[in-house]
Amino acid sequence: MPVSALTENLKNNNGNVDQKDGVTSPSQDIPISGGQSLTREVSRSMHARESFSFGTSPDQQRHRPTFSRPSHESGSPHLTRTMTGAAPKKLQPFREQDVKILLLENVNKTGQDVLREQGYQVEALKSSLPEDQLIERIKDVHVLGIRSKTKLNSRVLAAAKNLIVIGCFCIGTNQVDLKYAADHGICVFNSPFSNSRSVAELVIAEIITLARQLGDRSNEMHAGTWNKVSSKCWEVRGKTLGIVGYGHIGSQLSVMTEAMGMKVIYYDVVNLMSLGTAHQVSSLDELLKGADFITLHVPEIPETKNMISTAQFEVMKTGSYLINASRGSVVDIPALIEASRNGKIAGAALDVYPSEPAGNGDYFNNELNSWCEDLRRLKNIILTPHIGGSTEEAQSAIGIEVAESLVRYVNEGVTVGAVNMPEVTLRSLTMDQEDHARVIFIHQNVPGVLGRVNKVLSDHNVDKQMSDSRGDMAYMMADISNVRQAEIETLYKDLEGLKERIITRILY
Ligand SMILES: NC(=O)C1=CN([C@@H]2O[C@H](COP(=O)(O)OP(=O)(O)OC[C@H]3O[C@@H](n4cnc5c(N)ncnc54)[C@H](O)[C@@H]3O)[C@@H](O)[C@H]2O)C=CC1
Ligand SMILES: O=C(O)CCC(=O)C(=O)O
Repeated sequence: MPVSALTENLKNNNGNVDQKDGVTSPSQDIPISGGQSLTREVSRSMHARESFSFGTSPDQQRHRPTFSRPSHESGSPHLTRTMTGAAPKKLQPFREQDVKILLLENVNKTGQDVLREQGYQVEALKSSLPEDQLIERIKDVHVLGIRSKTKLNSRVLAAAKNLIVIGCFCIGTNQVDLKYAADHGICVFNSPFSNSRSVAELVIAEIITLARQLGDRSNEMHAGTWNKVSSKCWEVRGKTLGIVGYGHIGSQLSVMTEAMGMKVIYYDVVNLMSLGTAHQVSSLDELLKGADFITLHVPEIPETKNMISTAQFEVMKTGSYLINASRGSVVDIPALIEASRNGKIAGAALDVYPSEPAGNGDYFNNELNSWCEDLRRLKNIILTPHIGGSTEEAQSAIGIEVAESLVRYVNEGVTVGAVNMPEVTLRSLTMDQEDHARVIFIHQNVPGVLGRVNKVLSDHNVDKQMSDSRGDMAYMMADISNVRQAEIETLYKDLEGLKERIITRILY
């Protein structure tokens, strides 16, 4: 049962309320005196339990609470102004040069800059890495940045002993074992809509390109052949577009294609408000029967695996077109090859594939997928190398957005925007709060933990505290005051001693 507790304790009101356990424990202020220098540490339990489910509803993302951020040029991505007007204090969990970051798959320079400005050690590679190399490279990194290709399964994540956070510099997070990450206290962020417009614009281009057979005509001209034809070439005006998945991308397309004179029908598992004159249909089959162009914009989840296969091609109108810029697993490609060969579909555009090469210059051949060469030989087939989100605008925005989420998490422990953890935040500590510390305790979601945590904290004033849970794990953040430096080490060790702990972090 999810539990959420937010406690604001003023100095004269020292009760620490633990809503989950119904425990109230006292706390008291302790005078400040000089102490030994602090170590900034993170540790994790390898014994986290595993039984977690993640919602796949896009609404979770679409209506995710947002917050305003100062521009990244300010170099200080704090969430809010402080209530006292005092400047926010920059907390850091490690000595800056100790935070090691590995970025794969050519993460945009904007993101690299945000991270380097923090003084972190950033290594950026242009491509993804094969599993064994990845395991070797991530052993000591604290932060990992990837895009859609790097597969972070439990074997890979188990090797990353220092990892506290992953940034997916893209929309999709299907490449990460989110449950394993959450159970081991590794927070995952993505960018839920910064490349949506770019994908929608690519699909617009593909609709017209397919309708006019532009790919084939262009290839013929490149091969030196003039072939002026109008047979089976169409205007898109008046044709019906069927959108499967009416989320960020699908709904953008709805508006854009209506402006080109197309009729729009869509199918989604969620009941959604139609934009313009679009019409939601009640089944995938109804959409397939009614559409001239079908475009797929669903996430990769078990329910969408091979959602377009032989049976669905049979239902589609003869001479219709299929576009897939979602995930390669959504279309059964051998069935598509057959539907193209037997004339059921008049063309297709694919941007994504079940297996994709690691980097530029790699081959797209039968070693990668057994059917690649058959696919390449089809008529009126547009094949693009997963470029839906590959525009300057999208990559630059994603770089900043995800990098700022990573900085906030590393420096302040804020999980707002995380895809696999409860969203927890506290207002920033301020420069006038000298002897304060922020305690983060990621733990198994079982009864009694908050009572024990607050007992450990009870010699200090808990100024503010928030705890929330998701599945089997929970995240507690507390700002405590009147903390002597020497006491932080003891606090840290005491929290580490609690058997339910997954990760303890103390920021100051
Ligand atoms: N080609 C590329 O470069 C890119 C590909 N993508 C892919 O596109 C997908 C969609 O992106 P967004 O529109 O931003 O996602 P979104 O989360 O905003 O929308 C997805 C929609 O699919 C619906 N849906 C889920 N399961 C369904 C099912 N079984 N049948 C029908 N509808 C279902 C959801 O209810 C939701 O409305 C992403 O998950 C990602 O995999 C995203 C960005 C770039
Ligand atoms: O551009 C990329 O690397 C991946 C785009 C994508 O598929 C996504 O954002 O989910």
